[in-house]
Amino acid sequence: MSKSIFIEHANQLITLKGKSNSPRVGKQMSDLQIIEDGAVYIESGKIVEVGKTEEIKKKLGGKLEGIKHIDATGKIVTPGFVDPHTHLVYAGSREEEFNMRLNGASYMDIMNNGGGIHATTFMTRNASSKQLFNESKRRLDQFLLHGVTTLEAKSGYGLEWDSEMKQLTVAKELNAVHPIDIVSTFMGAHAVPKEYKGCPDAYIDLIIEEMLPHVAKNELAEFNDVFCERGVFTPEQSRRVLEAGKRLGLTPKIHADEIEPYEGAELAVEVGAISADHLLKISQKGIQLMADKGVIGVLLPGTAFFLMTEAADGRKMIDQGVPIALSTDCNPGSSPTCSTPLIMNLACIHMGMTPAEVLTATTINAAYGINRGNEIGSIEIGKKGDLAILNVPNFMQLLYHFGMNHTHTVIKDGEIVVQGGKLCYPSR
Ligand SMILES: N=CN[C@@H](CCC(=O)O)C(=O)O
Ligand SMILES: [Zn+2]
Repeated sequence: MSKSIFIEHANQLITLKGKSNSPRVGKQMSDLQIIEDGAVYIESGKIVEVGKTEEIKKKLGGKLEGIKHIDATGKIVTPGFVDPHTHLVYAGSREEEFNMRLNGASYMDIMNNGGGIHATTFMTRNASSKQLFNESKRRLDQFLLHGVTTLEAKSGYGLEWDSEMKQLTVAKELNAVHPIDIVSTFMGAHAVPKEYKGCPDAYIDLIIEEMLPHVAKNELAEFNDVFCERGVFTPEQSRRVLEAGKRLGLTPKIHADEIEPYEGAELAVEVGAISADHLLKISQKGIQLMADKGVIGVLLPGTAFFLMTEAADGRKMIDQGVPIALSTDCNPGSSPTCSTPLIMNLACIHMGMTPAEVLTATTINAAYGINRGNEIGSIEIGKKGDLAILNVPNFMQLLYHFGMNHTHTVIKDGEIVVQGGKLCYPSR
């Protein structure tokens, strides 16, 4: 078990301490609960004390002798970042498609001509588990270097029994050896595989009758996601998949209203999804329903940026009471990045979110987006010792100096895993 750590003299300790056990909405998203000259004491992987440095030192006295001290003078300390929407486990890359899009091709045209998700499916099906593990581990290391300590990872590049299970098994293996905690989502309904072209309902039957029961029985995932989009899966087909998963104990998530308005947000509310993600084309009714039911909107500004489309209206959704989280959407087609700080910056510039809202959306609200709001996402007594120490004197500078990685130290479960901007976790 990890030893004790005392972090002291943080210029700003961004605690995000909450007043309730629910995601932050509206003005609550701007309340970071900052402690100046802050300190955190971690023991056995958990946060034990949080407060002003002198007060904590006085309280703990001799207990602090001989333990690891980290001087955070001139830096800020935040909860480890949480990414609630990634397609972490895949093989290969799609830089030629980027070039095609720069020359005018659309994302959906490329997909309908056998590229896009189908191209990655081809490469993922043909990759060995070892190759998938190694390629995905490199991305996980990048996430860790950018301050991420927990992320969600979806399947959805197998689109057949063996390859979907291969992706989920690799995610499980990575979770066992890598410092980042991985929370798995089954997304067999990411695209209609080419073998089922023209008969998507037969593929939905396969998902419902064979894949979902196996995933649930073997505890390979806790969430179930679907790409509800015109030309992919209809709201009716999406509903069938999400309801079937629910009966087996898998919590619904949904890729909703990304390219066209398609009543995805409305479906998310109807099936009781924990989140609806993308939402570039959400309807006013969808916003209202999500706000009323507290369904988390996971917004992905890197995807809009990379696809060169207008980003989701985060400002409007926050103002109307939707709890908002942010994510990289890390995937090889529409957002090939592991940089949470870049996503934060894009959310300010393209979604009208403030730096404080962005911090809430990448920590506590992101944690609620994967049902971990009681364990991570804020610096509070009893939560996991997951922290990022960033080399900026105040949180505004984190967003102001854009395109840079300010992550200096990362602490996961009370252990230092990144130091001086370099990985230092022991290999398991
Ligand atoms: N929109 C659907 N799925 C992914 C993209 C997958 C891909 O292009 O490979 C997303 O969330 O952006
Ligand atoms: Zn996605």
